[in-house]
Amino acid sequence: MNKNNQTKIIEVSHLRKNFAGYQAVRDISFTVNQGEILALLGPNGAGKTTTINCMLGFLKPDGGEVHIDGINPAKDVVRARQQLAYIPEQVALYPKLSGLENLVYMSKIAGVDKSREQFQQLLEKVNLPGHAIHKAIAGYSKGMKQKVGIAIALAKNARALILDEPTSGLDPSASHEFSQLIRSLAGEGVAILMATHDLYRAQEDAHSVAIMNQGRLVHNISGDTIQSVQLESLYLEHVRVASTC
Ligand SMILES: Nc1ncnc2c1ncn2[C@@H]1O[C@H](COP(=O)(O)OP(=O)(O)OP(=O)(O)O)[C@@H](O)[C@H]1O
Repeated sequence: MNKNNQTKIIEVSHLRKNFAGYQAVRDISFTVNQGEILALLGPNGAGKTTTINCMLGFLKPDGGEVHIDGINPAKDVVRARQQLAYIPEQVALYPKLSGLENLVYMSKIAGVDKSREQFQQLLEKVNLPGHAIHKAIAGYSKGMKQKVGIAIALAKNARALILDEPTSGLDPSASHEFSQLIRSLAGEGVAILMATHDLYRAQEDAHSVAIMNQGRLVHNISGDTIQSVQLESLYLEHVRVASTC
């Protein structure tokens, strides 16, 4: 999967971020190619969200660089954000608007011009139940809100999709459905980074897995190796070893 000739969409190079002298991210580098899924693992406080916030341009790195499809969000946040879609753990949508109205509104803000029918087709594509399309988001489950989030990414034609804890709180069938959706997005060429504690989903879905601990990237695996390793043992080994250093 991880071929050298694939286009790099997400590039994180020697990234560093400090908070009041505390090194939350310490010189990490990784890439996510077109059509690949990278699972970013690590215990609470490892630095995953800080890394994502640098990718989204919410935080300015203290060292190193991030590029999203060649654009550095620290230098041109507007253009960088045009290339990516972000789905946080709790998808932020307008609770009183329907799924369709949210999709139309969010897409218009992002400058996407489509007909109402095309937006509706996107919600069908992500398998949002037909009865929910015109219902207020307030009555949606987490999985349904995520589907709207993924439809927003699709409408935007995002080159990169960043997900923070996408499967936490999802039941097994919603998690499975989510997995199918992101695999199909990757199949369409989107580069996907998901920060997760879900080792099962990481092992099932990711083309590469990066383990962070205490701001450092302590292990990286890709390709067929992911399926053959005991990911939980590997994770615990690296997190324990790094914690005692
Ligand atoms: N705005 C901030 N100000 C000060 N410290 C921060 C700030 N944001 C994060 N940190 C610290 O940086 C470290 C990394 O936090 P981060 O949220 O990136 O971890 P994480 O891997 O995403 O954890 P989790 O899995 O719990 O979401 C933590 O020690 C955290 O307390």
